[in-house]
Amino acid sequence: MVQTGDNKLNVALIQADIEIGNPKANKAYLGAWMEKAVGGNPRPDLLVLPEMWNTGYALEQIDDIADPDGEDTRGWLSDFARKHRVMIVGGSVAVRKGDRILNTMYAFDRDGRQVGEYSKLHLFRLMDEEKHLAAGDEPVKFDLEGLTAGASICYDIRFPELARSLALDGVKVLIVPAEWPHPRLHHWRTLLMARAIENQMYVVACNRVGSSRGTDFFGHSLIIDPWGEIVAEGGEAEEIVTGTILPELVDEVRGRIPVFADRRPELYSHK
Ligand SMILES: NC(=O)CCC(=O)C(=O)O
Repeated sequence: MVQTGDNKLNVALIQADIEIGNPKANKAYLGAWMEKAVGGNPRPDLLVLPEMWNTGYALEQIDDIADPDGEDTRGWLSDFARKHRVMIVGGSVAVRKGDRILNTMYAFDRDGRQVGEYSKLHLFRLMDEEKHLAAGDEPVKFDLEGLTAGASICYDIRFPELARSLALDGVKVLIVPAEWPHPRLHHWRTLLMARAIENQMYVVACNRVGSSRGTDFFGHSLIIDPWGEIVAEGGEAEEIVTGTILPELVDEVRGRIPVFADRRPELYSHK
C-alpha cells in the first residue's frame, strides 16, 4: 500500500505486567516503562497503557483500592504528559465515583490537559466484572491533535455496533486497552482485525502480559491500519510495541471501497 503525508503519529504501547491489588507498585512500574518509551527513537507522540493497570482484576478488594474520582491517576498522567510533551491514553483504571466503581480510561494532550474520559460499556461476566463494577453509559470520542479517536475497553470490541457508531461519528482510530487472556488469542486478533477492516480505521490495542491468579495474559498488542495490515504486533513478553499512524490512509481506504456510502441503515432494524 502506498502511504503519503507527513502528518504521522508515532505510537508506543506499554505492554507490561501488572501486579494484582497494588496500585502504588503498578504506578511506579508502569512509570518506568513510560520513561523508557519516551526515550525511544523515534520519540512517541502517543503512549497507550493496558486496561485496569492500577489494580488488575483484584475485584474482591476493589472497593478499598479503586482510585477515588480518578484523582491520583489523572494528576499523575497529566504531569507525565506535560513533562514529556507526549499524548497519553492512560489505558484504564478502577475508579470510585460515589458508590460506584467504574473501569475508566483518561486521555491527555501534550500540555497535560484531559481530552477524554470513557468508562467501559460492556462488563465481562467471565471475569466477574458485573458483580463488582458499574458500566459506563455513553460512547466517547476525543481529539488527538486533529485525529479523532474513539474508546473501547477490552470486551467492548465484541460489540461491532460500538466501533461502527464511533466510525459514523468521525472516529479514525479506535484505542483499545485490554486485559485479554488465553485461550482467546484467536478471538482477540480476529475481532481487532475485523473492527479495523469493516470501519476502515486504525485500531491501536494494548494488552497486558503476565499471569494473575491462574489467568495468563498474552500481550499481542496490535496496531492495525485501515486496510487491515498489521503495522506492529507484540509477542507474549513485556515490551514496548511501536508503530506509526498515517491519518491520510483512513480517507484513502474509505475512498477506495465506499463502505459508508453503501450502507443500507433503513434495512437494519434491530436496536
Ligand atoms: N477484560 C476483558 O474485558 C476481557 C475480555 C475477554 O477476555 C474476552 O474474551 O472478551
